[in-house]
Amino acid sequence: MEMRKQRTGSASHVLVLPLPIQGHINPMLQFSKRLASKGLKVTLLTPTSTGNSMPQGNVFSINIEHIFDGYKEGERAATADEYIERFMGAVPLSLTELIEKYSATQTPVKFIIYDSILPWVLDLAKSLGIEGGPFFTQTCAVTALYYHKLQGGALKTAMEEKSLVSLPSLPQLELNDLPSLVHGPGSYPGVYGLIFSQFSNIDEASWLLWNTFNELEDEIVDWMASKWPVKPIGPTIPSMFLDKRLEDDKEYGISLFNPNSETCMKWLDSKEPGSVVYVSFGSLAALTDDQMAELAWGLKRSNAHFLWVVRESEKQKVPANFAEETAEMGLIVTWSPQLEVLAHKSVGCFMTHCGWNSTLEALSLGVPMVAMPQWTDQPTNAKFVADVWQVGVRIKVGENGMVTREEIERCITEVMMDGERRDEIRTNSEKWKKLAIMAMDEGGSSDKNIEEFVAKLESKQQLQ
Ligand SMILES: O=c1ccn([C@@H]2O[C@H](COP(=O)(O)OP(=O)(O)O[C@H]3O[C@H](CO)[C@@H](O)[C@H](O)[C@H]3O)[C@@H](O)[C@H]2O)c(=O)[nH]1
Repeated sequence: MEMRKQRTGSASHVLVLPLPIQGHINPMLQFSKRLASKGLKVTLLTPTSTGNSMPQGNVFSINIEHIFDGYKEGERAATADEYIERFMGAVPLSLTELIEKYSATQTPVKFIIYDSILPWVLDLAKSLGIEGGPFFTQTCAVTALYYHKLQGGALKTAMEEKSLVSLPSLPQLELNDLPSLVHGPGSYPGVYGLIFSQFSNIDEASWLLWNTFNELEDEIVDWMASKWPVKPIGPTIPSMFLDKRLEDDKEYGISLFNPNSETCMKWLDSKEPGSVVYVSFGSLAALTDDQMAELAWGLKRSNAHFLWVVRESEKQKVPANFAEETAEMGLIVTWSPQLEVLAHKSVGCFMTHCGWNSTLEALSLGVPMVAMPQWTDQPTNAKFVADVWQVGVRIKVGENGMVTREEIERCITEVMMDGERRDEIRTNSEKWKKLAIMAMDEGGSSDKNIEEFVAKLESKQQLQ
């Protein structure tokens, strides 16, 4: 067990600013805890709109502080685009005030780690004499594809010709393996703008921190590192699920949703090992009514036990009689303690939208996947799950954009039922689990990068 390093009064102070969505808060919070365990003072900024769902003050060895994002405590935006607009209007000023407040203390801010889709933070930091670096919550491969999209070239040609995509250090890709926003903004112009802004000042950043690990994406990490100071520091999963060096790091600890923990765990305890399909589409995805119905009946057809997360906002899409008809087989909850669920011996398979956190969590805990991607980076993650890491199967989408109940049944059966394919997937899952733990353990590739980052910050402090 690693001892937490003693923090002195003069420890370098790092600010961390994620976008307030669960899939961005979790990895940046976890990275903050790691930095604190290595002796840095870390302040994680959480927007006022998240209200009481975020703890404040000194928690998990870091400091958590509200920052005004244009919304009163607990006030919610109507749409993502509206939120982005108001956030952009308010946060630059709130952040400047916060940095100035700290500059008059014993622990002025030395470095700002910002969500990679908020690159303007770097310009602001530099104008105040502070260095900074983006934190990427998506894979290196996905970021490389966004980069190629901006460059035009081979990706543009392949998209025009509707041919296979061949790019340096990436596997050959079909058009439906690309991140959805590469095809255009669709009805998300705000999100599209944020995604492609990631490169606006990337050459100015002194560190590019990444929630991935070298072994997982070695070729593309090397290719990206030939252009920028890329540092994989993941998987950013609570230590007790990985290297177990930080005894009190057992859960993320901040949730915008209320998990039905006891219900989930009791129900899982009552099931046979490896018999349950855990189904979750993360914090944002919204399936159509028809797709939800197909998913529901597909789960029933699979004959496996299922634990299905259907967020409150999606509940009305579940067919009316479904819960009663399947009461013997399944449990539907509005949010789960996902890591605990994935670590439970009864879970044999994770049916996922392939959000990057969910994918990395399953990979790190050795849980085989059925990949049913929806948008943004998820199709590319699904491609890697099925064909590169080979830790699951990817669902085939029909001509009309729908996934049928038969296809859902087929994929679950392939991953869960006895057979060669299941055994291959299980063996690969075990392999990646070991590699993920090694990357974060003492001397592992990500651990070394974190140590190097901390040493750089501390040495700068001494030089002054
Ligand atoms: O019942 C649940 C469901 C999810 N989670 C957690 O919530 C997070 C969800 O993150 P993720 O799997 O990445 O999905 P999204 O919430 O959809 O994340 C957004 O952000 C990710 C990181 O950029 C992207 O990869 C996704 O495509 C994007 O939708 C994970 O840590 C899960 O463990 C729970 O704790 N309980």
